[in-house]
Amino acid sequence: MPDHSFASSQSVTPELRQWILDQSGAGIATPALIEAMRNAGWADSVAVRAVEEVLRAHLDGAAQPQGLPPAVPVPEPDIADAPLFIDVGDRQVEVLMSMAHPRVVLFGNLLSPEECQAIIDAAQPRMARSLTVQTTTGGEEVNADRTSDGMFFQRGETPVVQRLEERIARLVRWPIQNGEGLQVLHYRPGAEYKPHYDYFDPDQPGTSTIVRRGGQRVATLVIYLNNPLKGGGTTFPDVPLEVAPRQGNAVFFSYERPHPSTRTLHGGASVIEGEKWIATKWLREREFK
Ligand SMILES: O=C(O)CCC(=O)C(=O)O
Ligand SMILES: [Fe+2]
Repeated sequence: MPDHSFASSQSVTPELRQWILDQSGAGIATPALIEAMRNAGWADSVAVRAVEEVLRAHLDGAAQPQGLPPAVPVPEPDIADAPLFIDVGDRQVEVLMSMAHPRVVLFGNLLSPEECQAIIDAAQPRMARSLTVQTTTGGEEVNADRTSDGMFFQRGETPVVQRLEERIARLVRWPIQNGEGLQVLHYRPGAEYKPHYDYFDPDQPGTSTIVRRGGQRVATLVIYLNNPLKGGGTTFPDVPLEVAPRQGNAVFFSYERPHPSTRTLHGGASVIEGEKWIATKWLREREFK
């Protein structure tokens, strides 16, 4: 392997890049690559970063020929140094769980019980059987996979909605303007939302119309507004993972390309007892006007 003295600093040289790709191509696992670099005098942190960078760039470059859409930047909370709380201006949001792939982060204390109730109260008079975006035409339709009632707020429509949107923008470091209007969903016992992806399927003819407004969806925040008694978790069948729907908590997930390789298939499990109220914030690539 190239000695670290090849480079004046410990940066990724072309020789090192090629060596990593050759070893990886020959089936050498990442820990063994890093161990070999360490033995050749590379600092551990540099070795880990170099291997990650080189393999990721290689995979991204290889993505197109295989038919994968290119990766785009996505929202991401500032949790690299594992903070227990994130200051969102007027509140300390708890970081309760995180997972790399799919990218999922569970937050606590995003909303107070009073704020949750205020959102339910404002939404209640406007609830109707949920429509989903119809990707064949770009219109909307009643969908048997989604047996909840729902409504959309305009961005900033009420003071609590505005405050929530400002918190979310700081929490996941994404412009408030890139967010769709907040959606509120209400599930009665037996209601569910079957597993689906939130991005728009690039192969559907209606998608080009939908993404003209703000680009693709790149992340979702599902916010729990009450406590169901049984059932109603948010499930990620590819992991598999089930997030309990606790009032004031929120589950965040992001998807850097509109593709199942993100493992962001998810759904709302059937409510068994009690009711479930959530607010969903979808984040787009660009300003959603
Ligand atoms: O009900 C849930 O927990 C998930 C909701 C969801 O997937 C969505 O609103 O897109
Ligand atoms: Fe969803």
